[in-house]
Amino acid sequence: MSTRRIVVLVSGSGTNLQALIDACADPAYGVQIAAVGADREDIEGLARAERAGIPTFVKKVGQFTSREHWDRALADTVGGFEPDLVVLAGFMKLVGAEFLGRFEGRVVNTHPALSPSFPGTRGPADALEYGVKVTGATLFVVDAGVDTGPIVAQTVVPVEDDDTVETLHERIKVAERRMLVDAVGRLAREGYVVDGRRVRIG
Ligand SMILES: Nc1nc2c(c(=O)[nH]1)N[C@@H](CN(C=O)c1ccc(C(=O)N[C@@H](CCC(=O)O)C(=O)O)cc1)CN2
Ligand SMILES: NCC(=O)N[C@@H]1O[C@H](COP(=O)([O-])[O-])[C@@H](O)[C@H]1O
Repeated sequence: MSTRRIVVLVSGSGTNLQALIDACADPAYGVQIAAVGADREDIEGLARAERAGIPTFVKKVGQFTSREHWDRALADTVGGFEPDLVVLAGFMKLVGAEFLGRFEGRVVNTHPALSPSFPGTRGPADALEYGVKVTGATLFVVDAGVDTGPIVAQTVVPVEDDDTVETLHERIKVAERRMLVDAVGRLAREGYVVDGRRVRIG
């Protein structure tokens, strides 16, 4: 089977990206990271890609005259790497109609909460403030909503009484990285179909 190409988009430390970089070192994983993109400069996620010899690019919203122009430029740059799958791994920008039109059904995002709970940018904090006893991470196929796309995989972790946002998020990320590596590998190797709110792999 041919190696599937992915583009990974990040906005921060890139530990999920690093897990994918490490997994891709095994040819049996069947995935190649064609490029890593970001919405901001000088982040560890880009440094991780550079250390691994992976092409990188940055598209900052403020560089463009409108959000739509940014979205189109991002889609054009990502498309130039001819990905089979686009993985948003801590990418903190909502992609728009142009991007989704170009890659709809082929964009997945990992979120540090159990969807549909706690969408947005504060998943671990919202879970802690709500007082849930379990939380986790969700990998979903990205749609035009905010964290509303059909779910590919989820993983559950306990919330401890003495948790801070940081300790909880770190616990989530340990499980999240395993979920992401497993699910992205299966999506890439086995293929998948999105049928309404169901994602069927293989
Ligand atoms: N069309 C979509 N794009 C993205 C989604 C999605 O569900 N649909 N998920 C995000 C990742 N994410 C949560 O998992 C998320 C990231 C960022 C935001 C957000 O409100 N971003 C603001 C700016 C925030 C900032 O720059 O700090 C924005 O884009 O204007 C919500 C959810 C990835 N893309
Ligand atoms: N709503 C988007 C969001 O909160 N994404 C989260 O950002 C973290 C990035 O960590 P990383 O940069 O170490 O991979 C991850 O936990 C990811 O789920």
